[in-house]
Amino acid sequence: MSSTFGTSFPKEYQYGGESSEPDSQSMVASQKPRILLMGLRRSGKTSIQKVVFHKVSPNETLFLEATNKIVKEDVSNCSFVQFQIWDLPGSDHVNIFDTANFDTESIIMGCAAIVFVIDAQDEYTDALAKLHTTVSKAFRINPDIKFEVFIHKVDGLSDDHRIETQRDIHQRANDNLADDGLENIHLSFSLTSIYDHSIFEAFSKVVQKLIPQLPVMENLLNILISNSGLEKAFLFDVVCKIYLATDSSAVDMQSYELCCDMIDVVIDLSSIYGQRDDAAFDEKTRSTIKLNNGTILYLREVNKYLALVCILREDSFEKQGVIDYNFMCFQQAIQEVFEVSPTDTTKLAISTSGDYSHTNGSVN
Ligand SMILES: Nc1nc2c(ncn2[C@@H]2O[C@H](COP(=O)(O)OP(=O)(O)OP(=O)(O)O)[C@@H](O)[C@H]2O)c(=O)[nH]1
Repeated sequence: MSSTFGTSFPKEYQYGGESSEPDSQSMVASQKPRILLMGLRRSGKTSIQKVVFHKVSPNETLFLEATNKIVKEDVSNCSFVQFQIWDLPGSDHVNIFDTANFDTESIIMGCAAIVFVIDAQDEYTDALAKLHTTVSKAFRINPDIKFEVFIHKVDGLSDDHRIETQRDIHQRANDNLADDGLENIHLSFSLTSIYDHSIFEAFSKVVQKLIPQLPVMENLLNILISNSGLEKAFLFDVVCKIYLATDSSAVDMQSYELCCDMIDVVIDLSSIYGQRDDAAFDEKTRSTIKLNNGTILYLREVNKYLALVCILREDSFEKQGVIDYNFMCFQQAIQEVFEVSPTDTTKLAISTSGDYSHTNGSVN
């Protein structure tokens, strides 16, 4: 990846730009935002990590051994987004709030988000109690942490049961916080399963909250779709199939699944027929898939790790030249976004939306 990405970022939110020096690499690794995966035993934490970040198929997780120590994984080596995931054992023997054995303060201070996994197929009273202690203790140390609750394994529940479970968990978790006077803590809830795309979607939302440039990227995608006749556009991290941004229209699961599947198809085909051995995905990657309902899926590479995947009607694709031109402007704007310091908001706004609206204005 080009080293231009990540040069001007605050250290805790670095992207791309891997260092070749082992020492500085480990230093940077320790400063990367950290996502802690927590929850009771066998709630599905390791499975989630394996499926999302290691392309392990869900069935292969059936016989995973219990995690008995903290497993730290650096996601940045294979992906555009740089962060660490810590998979914490569900057993009570490893408790990061046990200050005699852990440097709790520094673990929690370096943590950007806690993903708390609850097994929805099991009785969850104990899980809610552990969620409550985790959230209240972590919040006291670091009030900036984002708390994400994955109501997991919902593949085994009927639609009605899912809604009821989510409502019940939401209510009880928030009541517990209110009882302790902690109603200002915000918990986000997602229904997830490793057997469909919901886990990728939920993780996308977790990662998006760690990206300070998200509003700018969303705005760029809004401008792109409105000037190119697109219905929906996602900016994907192709390695882990999480989307880093989308336009502001609602995400429907079916569109998201189609776009994820397209990435798989393109990567599989280019690894078989592509000319380069080192990367299935390169700067010339583009693909169009026509569906039999008059919809087109259009994929363009933005850089080695990012792809834009759009959904549009067949008749809008007649203006492919406009779409391609607008894509070029979008690609350039995205590069500029990641070259500009996010603290310098004036410069960020001028250098992205300014250039972009000008170039789009001339071709639509
Ligand atoms: N049905 C279903 N089973 C799942 C899902 N996710 C994980 N599992 C299963 O749940 C079991 C436990 O998963 P693990 O990933 O080992 O759970 P863990 O939370 O890491 O467990 P510890 O290491 O003991 O803390 C495995 O048999 C998984 O196949 C899911 O979305 N649906």
